[in-house]
Amino acid sequence: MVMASESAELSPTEWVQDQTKQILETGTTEGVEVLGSPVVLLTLRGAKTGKLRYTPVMRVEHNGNYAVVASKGGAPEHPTWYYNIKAYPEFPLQDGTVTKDYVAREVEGVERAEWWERAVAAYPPYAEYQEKTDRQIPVFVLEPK
Ligand SMILES: C[C@H](OP(=O)(O)OC[C@@H](O)[C@@H](O)[C@@H](O)Cn1c2nc(=O)[nH]c(=O)c-2cc2ccc(O)cc21)C(=O)N[C@@H](CCC(=O)N[C@@H](CCC(=O)O)C(=O)O)C(=O)O
Repeated sequence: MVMASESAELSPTEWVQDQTKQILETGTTEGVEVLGSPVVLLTLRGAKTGKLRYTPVMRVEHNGNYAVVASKGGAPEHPTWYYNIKAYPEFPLQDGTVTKDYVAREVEGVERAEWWERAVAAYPPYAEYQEKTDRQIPVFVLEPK
C-alpha cells in the first residue's frame, strides 16, 4: 500500500523527471503528453528497495479501468518498473487531478489482445515498439481497488 505521506523518487531519466515534476507542480496530468497522447502517473513501490517511485505511463482507459504497457520504447528488456508492479500490484494512479488506488494484473491471450488494441489506439507508437523487439511487451490491466 502507498501512504500519501511517503515521498516518492523521480526517475533518473531527465525528460521523464521533467514531466513528473510538471504533474506534481500543476497538480494534474492535463497537458502532459508524449507525441500528443495523454499521460497518467503511477506511484510504484520498488521490488527490492521498497522505495516509492513516480512512474509516468501513457493513458489507456476503458470503462474506468486502465492498461499499463511495459514497452520501454521497444527495448529488448522490460522496464525495471515491470518488476515493481509484479511485486506490489496495488498502487495509486493519477489521471487529471484525480488519484485513486488500483490493483494491477498482467493479462494474456484474448484479454491482452483487446487491451493491446486500445493501447495502440491511444498511442500508435506502441505498435512500432512491438515490431522492434522479440519480447512480448507486457500489458497490465488496472481495476479500481
Ligand atoms: C531507468 C529506470 O527506468 P525503468 O524502471 O526501466 O523504466 C523506464 C521507463 O519505462 C520509465 O521511465 C517510464 O516512465 C517511461 N514512460 C513509459 N514507459 C513505458 O514502458 N511505457 C509507457 O507507456 C511510458 C509512457 C511514458 C509517458 C511519459 C513519461 O514521462 C515516461 C513514460 C529507472 O527508473 N531506474 C531507477 C529505479 C529502478 C527500480 O525501480 N528499482 C527497483 C528494483 C526493481 C528490480 O530490479 O526488481 C527498486 O527500487 O527496488 C534506478 O535505476 O534508480
